Amino acid sequence: MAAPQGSRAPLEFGGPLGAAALLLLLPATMFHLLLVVRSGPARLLGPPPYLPGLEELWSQQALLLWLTWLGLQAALYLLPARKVAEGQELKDKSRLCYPINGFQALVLTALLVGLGVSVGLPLRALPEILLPLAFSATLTAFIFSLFLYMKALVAPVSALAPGGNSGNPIYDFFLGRELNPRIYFFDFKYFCELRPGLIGWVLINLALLVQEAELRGSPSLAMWLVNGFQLLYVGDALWHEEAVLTTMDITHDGFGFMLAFGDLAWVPFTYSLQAQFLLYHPQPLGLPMASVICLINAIGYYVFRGANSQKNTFRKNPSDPRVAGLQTISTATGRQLLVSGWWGMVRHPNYLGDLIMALAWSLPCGMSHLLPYFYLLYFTALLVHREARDERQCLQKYGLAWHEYCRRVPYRIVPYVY
Ligand SMILES: NC(=O)C1=CN([C@@H]2O[C@H](COP(=O)(O)OP(=O)(O)OC[C@H]3O[C@@H](n4cnc5c(N)ncnc54)[C@H](OP(=O)(O)O)[C@@H]3O)[C@@H](O)[C@H]2O)C=CC1
Ligand SMILES: CC(C)CCC[C@@H](C)[C@H]1CC=C2C3=C(CC[C@@]21C)[C@@]1(C)CC[C@H](O)C[C@@H]1CC3
Repeated sequence: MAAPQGSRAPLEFGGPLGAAALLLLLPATMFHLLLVVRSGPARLLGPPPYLPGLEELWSQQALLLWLTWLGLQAALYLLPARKVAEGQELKDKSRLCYPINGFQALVLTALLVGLGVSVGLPLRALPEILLPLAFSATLTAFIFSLFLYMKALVAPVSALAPGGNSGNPIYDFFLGRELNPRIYFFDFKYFCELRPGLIGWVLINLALLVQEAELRGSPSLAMWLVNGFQLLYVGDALWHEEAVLTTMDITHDGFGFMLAFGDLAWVPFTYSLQAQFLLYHPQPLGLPMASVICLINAIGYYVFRGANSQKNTFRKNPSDPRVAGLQTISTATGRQLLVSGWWGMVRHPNYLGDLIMALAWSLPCGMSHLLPYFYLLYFTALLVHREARDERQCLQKYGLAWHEYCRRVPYRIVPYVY
C-alpha cells in the first residue's frame, strides 16, 4: 500500500486551491470555446451565446462513438511495433519499454477512415456532434482519473511521481500520483499523450474540411492551410514518437486529471478551434497572404524540428558528426549541456519554433476575431509556465552548471526579449 510521499515536493499550479479551480475552469473553458465558435459574434471574451442543457451534451451515440475511437486506438497501440524503445532510468534503476508505432497508428487510422467513408461513413456529420463528443471525453477523463487515483493507492512507493503525492486528494487527483500507470505492457500515459487526442484532432479537422466542401462547394484556402499545418505537426510528433519519452510529462509528472483531460479532451476539441472557426466564419485569403503564412509556418517548423532533433541526436550520441562540433558545458551528473547551435541561441529554441507555428495556424482566420488566436495565447502561457518548471528541474539536476548555462545563454524563449 502506498503511503503519501513527496510531501517535500513544492506545490505547483497554485496548490490545492489552484488545482480545484483548474478542475472546473479547464472543462468550462473548453465548452465555452465550443459554444462561442459557432455563434454569430464568436467573441472569445463575451458570455457564451446560451447555456446548453444536459440533453444537448449527453448522447449515448456520442459516448459509444468516443469509446469505439479509444478502443480502436488501443488496438492499434497493441499491434506489433517497428521498434521497442527504452524510457529514462527510473528511481529503482529499471527502464520501461514502449512500442514505437504511433505513426503506423496514424496511417492505419487514415486507411480505416478512408475505407469507412467509401462505404458511407458520414464524416461530415462529426462537426454536428462535437459538443456531446467533448462531453463524453470529459466524462471519460474524470472517471479515468478516478481510476488512476485509486490504482495509485495500491502502487509501490517507488512507482509514485515526485509531485502529485501531497496528501491533499484534490491536488493529487489533478496532478496525478503514479508516474507510469500500466496494466502489463499497456502504458496509459504514453498511450494517451500521443494517440487518441492528437489523431482525433486531425480527424476533426478533416471532418470540418469535408463539411465546408459540402456547404460551399469546395474547402477554402484558409481551411486547407490549417488542416495541412496541423497534420504536419501531428505527423511529426508521431514520426518522432520516441522523443516524448524524455519530456517532463513522461519522466516527471504523474498521470492524473490534468494530463488525462488535456490529452483526451482539451487537445482534440480546442486545438481544432481554428478549423471550427473557419467552418462557421469563412475568411477570404488570397495567394500572396497564403504564401506569407506558409513561409511563417515553414520557419517555425524549421526552428522547432532543428532544435528538437539537435538535442535528441546529442542526447543519444554526443559524438554524432551532426552535433560533435557544438560547444558544451560539463555537469556533475556526467551529462553535458549544449551552449552553441540552436541551444546557444535561447534556452528553449523548440518553444520558439512551436510559437511561430501557432501564429501561422491562426493567421488564415484573419484579423477580425480574437477567438482563433486563443491557441496562441493559451500556448504562450503554457510554454512560459512549462519553461519555468523545466528550469527549476534543470537547476536541481545540474546546479552550478545550469547557472553557467543561464549566464552564457541569457534568454529563455525569444532572443533579446524573454
Ligand atoms: N503543442 C503543445 O501543446 C505542446 C508542445 N510541446 C512541445 O513539445 C516539445 C518537447 O518539450 P518539453 O517536453 O517541454 O521539453 P524539451 O524538449 O524542451 O526538453 C527540456 C529538457 O531538455 C534538456 N535540455 C535543456 N537544455 C539543454 C541543453 N542546452 N542541452 C542539452 N539538453 C538540454 C533538459 O533535460 P535533460 O538534460 O535531462 O536531457 C531539459 O529538461 C517542444 O518542442 C515543445 O514545444 C510541449 C508542450 C505542449
Ligand atoms: C489542459 C491543460 C491546460 C494542460 C494540458 C497539457 C497537454 C495538452 C500537453 C502537455 C504536453 C503535451 C505535449 C504535446 C501535446 C499537448 C500536451 C499533451 C505534444 C505531443 C505535441 C506535439 C509535440 O511534437 C510533442 C508534444 C509533447 C508534449
